[in-house]
Amino acid sequence: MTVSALSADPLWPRAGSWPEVAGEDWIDVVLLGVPAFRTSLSPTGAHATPAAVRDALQRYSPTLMGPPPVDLEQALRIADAGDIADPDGPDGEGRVRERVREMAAQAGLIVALGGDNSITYAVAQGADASGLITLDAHFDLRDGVSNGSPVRRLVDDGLDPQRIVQVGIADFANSAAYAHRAADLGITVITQDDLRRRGIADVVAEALEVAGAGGSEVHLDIDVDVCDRSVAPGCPASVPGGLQGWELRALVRGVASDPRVRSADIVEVDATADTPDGRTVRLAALCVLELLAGRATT
Ligand SMILES: N=CN[C@@H](CCC(=O)O)C(=O)O
Repeated sequence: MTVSALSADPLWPRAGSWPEVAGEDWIDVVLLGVPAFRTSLSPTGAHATPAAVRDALQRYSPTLMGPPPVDLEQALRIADAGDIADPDGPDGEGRVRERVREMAAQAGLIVALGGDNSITYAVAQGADASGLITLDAHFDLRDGVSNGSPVRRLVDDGLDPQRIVQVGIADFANSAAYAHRAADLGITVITQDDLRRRGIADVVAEALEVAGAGGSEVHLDIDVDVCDRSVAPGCPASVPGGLQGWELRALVRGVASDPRVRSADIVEVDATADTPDGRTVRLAALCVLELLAGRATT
């Protein structure tokens, strides 16, 4: 059955197809496509992903089960700001920063749909974030400009490493050099083993306390490659043994329920390599809905 056939039931509304941003009225959540892909270390078709996620949203309802059930599209004002054209490179990053800055004045939460993980740099800067939480298997502290370096670039530009929390760092997916770099900077690192031992609620509480200290704006970077490769085959760098889909979704909802979280990105999904059944794009779409769910419960 196609998504359009599923949409035929008037008693079963589908998520997505949100109106364009028009005028200057306040918006609770705005979607913004940032299809960067040119500096990815692994070749990727991540520029195809914003459109694919918008399509995949139609598979789901915007409804939390409660009880009572809550239609998030009734509870929140949601808009779609379209895609940033050619967001790679210094000019592209400038456009991302500028658009996110404009949206931050009008929206409670900006959801940037990547694209590869390089977008975290410009989106967090545009949102004027002074705290950062990453849900990611990798440190992203590499030298140079790529999907493996946004956290190092943010720190180089003045983001306080004491306000950075990295959740889901995986064994066999990072080097000792970058683990030492994170430790030397004073970044709070919560590995996948730590997460499993401590539980999601405890980790979310610490992440928000550290990143949100002082009541400042927090950016949430959702790199779907933190998930198990069976869950996220469309992420070039996902690892067998990673998080389950429900774990990522619970982390996203928990973090997004804090009003200090004003921006988020969903990255590293290559919609063109998402075999066998588009499950990574579906998970990314569910992360969008989890961000809405979190926002509705702030
Ligand atoms: N956020 C992802 N970072 C990975 C990217 C690797 C890849 O593209 O294969 C990293 O730095 O290792």
